[in-house]
Amino acid sequence: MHFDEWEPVYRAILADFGYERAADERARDVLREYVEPFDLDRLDVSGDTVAVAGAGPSLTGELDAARDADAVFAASTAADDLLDAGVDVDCMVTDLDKNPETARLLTDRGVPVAAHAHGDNVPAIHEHVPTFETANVLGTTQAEPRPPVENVGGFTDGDRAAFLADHCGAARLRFVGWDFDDPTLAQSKAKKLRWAERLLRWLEVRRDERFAVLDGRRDAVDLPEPVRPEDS
Ligand SMILES: Nc1ncnc2c1ncn2[C@@H]1O[C@H](COP(=O)(O)OP(=O)(O)OP(=O)(O)O)[C@@H](O)[C@H]1O
Ligand SMILES: Nc1nc2c(c(=O)[nH]1)N=C(CO)CN2
Repeated sequence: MHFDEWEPVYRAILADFGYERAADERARDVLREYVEPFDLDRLDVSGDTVAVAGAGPSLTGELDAARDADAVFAASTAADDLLDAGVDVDCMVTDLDKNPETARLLTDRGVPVAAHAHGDNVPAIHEHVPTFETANVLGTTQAEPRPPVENVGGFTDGDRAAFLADHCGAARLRFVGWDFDDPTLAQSKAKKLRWAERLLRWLEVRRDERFAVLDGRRDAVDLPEPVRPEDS
């Protein structure tokens, strides 16, 4: 996805959460100091079924679906559960707030990690990104991209993993470890997950695909307002 398509939805997210765009841009510019250009062809998943792993409690029961996929893009702590179960991770997507040691381990092993900068994680960028093997770090932003920091769409770690897989040519996306109605989530986290759900709905429409994780939910999920058809 190009930033022109993402930007109206990004504006809606900023407005809903009260985030400052300038803060996201400052974070992006901090990350730029630590990362190198990353060749996205390294994540080429053309023709592949990609498992997009979220960090919900269902993940432990869905490991086989991840194992059977051609590639696995894992959000945040989902990477830990997968690695513990012996499932290879092809890319980890993180905003560095939970398990930077896993990101470091993966980059040391040559596995790409998409490290995200936003207005609320600047200290984590300074602390952790310089400790990673930078050749294996893809710097990302939700604001306007500035090389080498990229933006292929998405907001939470999990939906960014899906947008990245889409950008890299995935033929099919399979979602494991996604629990939209997880009652254990704090209100702020639940609100982020509602956005993740809207963004996945947008992605499936764009891709002309049906994500099973949205079955039974579509009637209650609005597309983000800026990309909602006028007659809906
Ligand atoms: N029930 C769930 N609990 C947590 N994450 C879930 C769940 N279902 C799906 N996910 C996806 O897995 C990802 C796990 O990442 P993580 O818990 O670190 O969240 P995050 O995006 O960094 O948000 P936060 O800033 O709230 O930590 C989420 O971003 C979300 O997209
Ligand atoms: N400014 C800002 N941006 C975000 C935040 C956040 O807490 N603040 N959390 C996210 C979830 O991964 C993604 N983006």
